[in-house]
Amino acid sequence: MTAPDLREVLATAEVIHDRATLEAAIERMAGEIAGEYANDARPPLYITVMHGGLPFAASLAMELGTLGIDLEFDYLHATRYRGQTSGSGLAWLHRPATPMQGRRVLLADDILDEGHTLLAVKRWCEDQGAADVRVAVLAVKVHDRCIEGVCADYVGVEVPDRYVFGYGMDYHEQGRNLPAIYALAE
Ligand SMILES: O=P(O)(O)OC[C@H]1O[C@H](OP(=O)(O)OP(=O)(O)O)[C@H](O)[C@@H]1O
Ligand SMILES: Nc1nc2[nH]cnc2c(=O)[nH]1
Repeated sequence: MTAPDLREVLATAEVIHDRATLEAAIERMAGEIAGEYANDARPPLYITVMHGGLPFAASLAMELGTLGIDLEFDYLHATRYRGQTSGSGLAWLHRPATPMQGRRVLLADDILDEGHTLLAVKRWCEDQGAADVRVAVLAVKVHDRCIEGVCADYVGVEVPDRYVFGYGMDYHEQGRNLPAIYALAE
């Protein structure tokens, strides 16, 4: 299937959060997170959830670095949308290689929507023996379909119950490097 033309989609899409708002939210999150890890003897294992988490994780990492918090990087790729606008079964494309036994893990992802991805990823980290697993997400989608017991420890912004893209999030694998969050026209 040919992907819809991103320029045409953008012409009718709505900006939900602009770049300045997102950067301010990430700076605020870094302040919250820094307090949690400031006295640890070892840096947290900082896991980017690819692909969508990449821009957010990079920005947040730089803000944490500015506050003097060191991070050990790794990444994972688990996807359940696969370029579509509704989710299905979770597919693991890459698991982190760094041993987690006894480590504090901080997961960075772009969006918490129905929660299936973060639940599975968090459980997997716990099964690997992580001492503590925390979750930072740039955006939380506001609706009542999130599975019970899943929540993020650190949240940047809320987004409405619409398909959103930009700042890491794709629309048919396009638009991930847009510096704002957009929602498809209703
Ligand atoms: O809360 P959920 O309903 O599970 O959705 C959230 C997940 O969906 C997106 O990933 P996606 O499957 O699109 O993979 P991608 O990051 O590679 O685009 C996003 O990056 C989250 O990881
Ligand atoms: N791009 C994108 N990915 C998602 N994954 C879960 N919800 C969303 C969404 O609204 N947009």
